[in-house]
Parts: sequence; C-alpha cells; structure tokens
Amino acid sequence: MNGRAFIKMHGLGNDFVVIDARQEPFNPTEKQSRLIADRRFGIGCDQFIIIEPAVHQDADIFMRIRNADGGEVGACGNATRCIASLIMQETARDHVTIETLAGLLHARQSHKNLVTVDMGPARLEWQEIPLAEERDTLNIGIKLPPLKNPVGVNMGNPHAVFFVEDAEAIELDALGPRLEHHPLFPERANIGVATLIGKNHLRLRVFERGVGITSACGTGACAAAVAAARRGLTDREVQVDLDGGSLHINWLDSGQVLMTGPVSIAFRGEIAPELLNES
Ligand SMILES: N[C@@H](CCC[C@H](N)C(=O)O)C(=O)O
Repeated sequence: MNGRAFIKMHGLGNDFVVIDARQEPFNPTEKQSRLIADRRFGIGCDQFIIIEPAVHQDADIFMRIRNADGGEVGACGNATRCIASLIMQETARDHVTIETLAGLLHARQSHKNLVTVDMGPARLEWQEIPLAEERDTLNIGIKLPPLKNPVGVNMGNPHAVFFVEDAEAIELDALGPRLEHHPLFPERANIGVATLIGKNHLRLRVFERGVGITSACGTGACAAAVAAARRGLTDREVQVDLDGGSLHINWLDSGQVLMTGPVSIAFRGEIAPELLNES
C-alpha cells in the first residue's frame, strides 16, 4: 500500500490528522487508527478525521471521527470547525453542512478566522446521555471525591460536567479514567470540571473519552455551558476558557447550541506506508 496525504489541523490545540477519502476510499481499522494517533510511533493526534462523500443529500461531506484509542464516535466540535473551514475554502462558500454519525451540522464563517457551528440540540433525557438507569440528569448523584453530582448532557456524545471551586486543583488525570468508565455510563463519558468565573464566563478542563486530557473539547464546552445554564449559574451565552484558548457558546431558546472558535492548519504530510500496512 502507498502512503496517504494528510493535513494536521487543530482547534485550540485539540489536534487532528485529517484524511480526504472522497476520491480514494480509506477505511482504517481500530489498530491502524491507534497507530496513526500514537504520539511516539505514529503521527500523533487526539482525533483521526476522515472526510468521506456525503450520504445525506443536504450535506457537503460526511465526517468520520475516531478517538486516539481507535474507537469511532459521533461528535467532535473542534474538528467540525476545522473541516467546515476546509470545505468552505474549497467551495468558496461561507457556509457548509457537515454530516456526522450524530446528524447534520450547519457551519458558517464568522469574522476573521472564526467558524460558528450549530452543534444541534443538547439532549438531556437520561436515556439520551445515555445513563445505565433512570436519574435526574441535572443531579446525576455519582461521587468520586472531591468530585460529586455532575450534570449529564449529550452533544452527539456523552458528557458529565462537575462544577468545582477551582478546576485547576482537580487531579483530572487520576480521576478522569475512573469516571469515564463509571458503570452509570454504558457508552463511557467525556468528563468536564468547570469553575464559574461570572454570569457569562466559565473555566473548563476536559478528560476526553478515548483520549485523556486535551487542550480543548468543543462538545465539552457546549455541554458545560448547557449544564451551567440549567443549574442557573450562568446565562445561556458564555465564554468558555479551555487550556488552549476560549470558545463562545450560545444555547439558543430553540435548544440548538452554537459554538464559535478558531481553526488552524498545522502542516501537511504523508502517512508512512508501514503505518497503513499494520492490520
Ligand atoms: N475533541 C472533541 C470531542 C471528541 C470526541 C470525544 N472524545 C468522545 O469520545 O465523545 C470536541 O472538540 O468536541
């Protein structure tokens, strides 16, 4: 097998290896995806993104998302902005529709280097998170000291958001894996720790399912904003400060969540054939 051209992109440091498989199909196994994502032996990324032809007639492309552990997932906010920006450049349009496993996402060029994506509705029923049993998603009631009682939100992927006095003081690398795999989350969960800074301002750190701590998580920021508004801590429009920078989140009255943030292309390269020949 020959190598494959890729683009390395990131949104606030949450980084992606992007392959365009519209002309030449590309369907990596879990193991190949893990190798490509491996920062020591592969190229290194948080998510591996494959652009495929759209299935839905209203979409411009289909975006397949694999976490660094090789598992396929339904949503990635930062990657959606990156891919939307690529397709807008390619088509010379200022809006695009991206199809994902979680549904159709509409994106548009905002001012300067910013892209806004309508991430769809926040899903809040316990079956939608999903949880293993009926619970109030506003007070899920699990505890791993000092973390307790998260809010559950599904943004096309499952999130549990814990509100804490000081997000920096939380040992997220130690607590994250145990909470990600908590038996109450049958599909595992992305784990956020959020601190209230003001009525329109949150600080957030995220331990991502299938990855670990990342410098930013777009769906995590959407989930934290929705969770904070549901708890009455913030208004529905907030700035969320992540390790890699800030996202602007607006939970509309319609239930849709708008996310605005930057997009970066880091470099272009080719995946070594040895990585692709691993089966
Ligand atoms: N980086 C992301 C989320 C990627 C998927 C997540 N780890 C999951 O397993 O659901 C983002 O920007 O939203």
